[in-house]
Amino acid sequence: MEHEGVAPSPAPALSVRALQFSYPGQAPFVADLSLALLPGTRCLLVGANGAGKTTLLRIFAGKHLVGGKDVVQVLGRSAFHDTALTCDGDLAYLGESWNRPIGSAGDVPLQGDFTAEHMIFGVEGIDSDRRQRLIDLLDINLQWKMHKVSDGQRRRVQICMGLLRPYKVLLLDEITVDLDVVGRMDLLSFFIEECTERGCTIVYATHIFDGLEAWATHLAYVVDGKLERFTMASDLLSTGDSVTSLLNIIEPWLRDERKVRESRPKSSLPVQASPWASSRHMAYYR
Ligand SMILES: Nc1ncnc2c1ncn2[C@@H]1O[C@H](COP(=O)(O)OP(=O)(O)OP(=O)(O)O)[C@@H](O)[C@H]1O
Repeated sequence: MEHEGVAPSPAPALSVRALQFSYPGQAPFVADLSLALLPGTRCLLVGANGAGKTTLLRIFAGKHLVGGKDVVQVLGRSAFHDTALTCDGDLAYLGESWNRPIGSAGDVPLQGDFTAEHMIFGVEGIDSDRRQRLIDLLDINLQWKMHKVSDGQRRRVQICMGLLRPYKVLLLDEITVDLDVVGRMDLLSFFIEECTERGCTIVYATHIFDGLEAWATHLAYVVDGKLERFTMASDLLSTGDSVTSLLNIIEPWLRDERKVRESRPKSSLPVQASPWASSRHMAYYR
């Protein structure tokens, strides 16, 4: 029942309910993970190597079938089943691969003998002001030949193409690693603008915490597929009058985690599940 004068809370842009996930033939990796991000959130996803950041981002991007339609929802729609989410550009995922997704035709490699112009202008139905803004922001020379550019230059083109459509939910898997400092900081500022002006929601997995103190609204820390902490960044970063750095906060977590891992008897390390493991945890890929 709605009460007069009380504004209803906005629906989450990303909602995850009791998520379970296993890679085929392996023991359950993610068990009972729940999370809700409201529009405008910029959530940093942090954790040690192998903690599950990429796995979670790929699940949020609808690349794995996990349980029912309500387990992972983006903008109230099933991330896996509602393929229009990605095709229309509402949901964007930018990860490691040097490919340009072109809907049902699959992926086009970003390393062929094409110019940056060919790649960027090959994406149809794009607002020309937004396209030019991104080309300027990412300092892209349209004459770059994709098979002759540096990793950072190729990455700029990849990011540009991934951001051409005005997404509502953006999933970023450590995409700034090859960018120079100016390129990275300008891109991070652009993301803040996208969230404040268009109400976008961003989840960003990274190991580079420099300059992110004022960027993140939330922090999600994963350990072995488990959401160990989920908190507002401001609660972590300001202790009284002083503001501490993200590195100062996260490094001790990771060191403690490593100590716990090292102190475990070897027999308690995760084991391979039998190939007949419960079908409840089985994954389907796209
Ligand atoms: N395709 C796969 N098949 C089986 N296991 C996988 C697969 N991909 C990842 N894993 C395992 O899942 C776990 C989580 O991997 P994931 O790539 O999600 O971690 P991550 O937190 O992104 O790590 P990093 O910080 O190193 O990128 C790891 O133990 C990894 O070995």
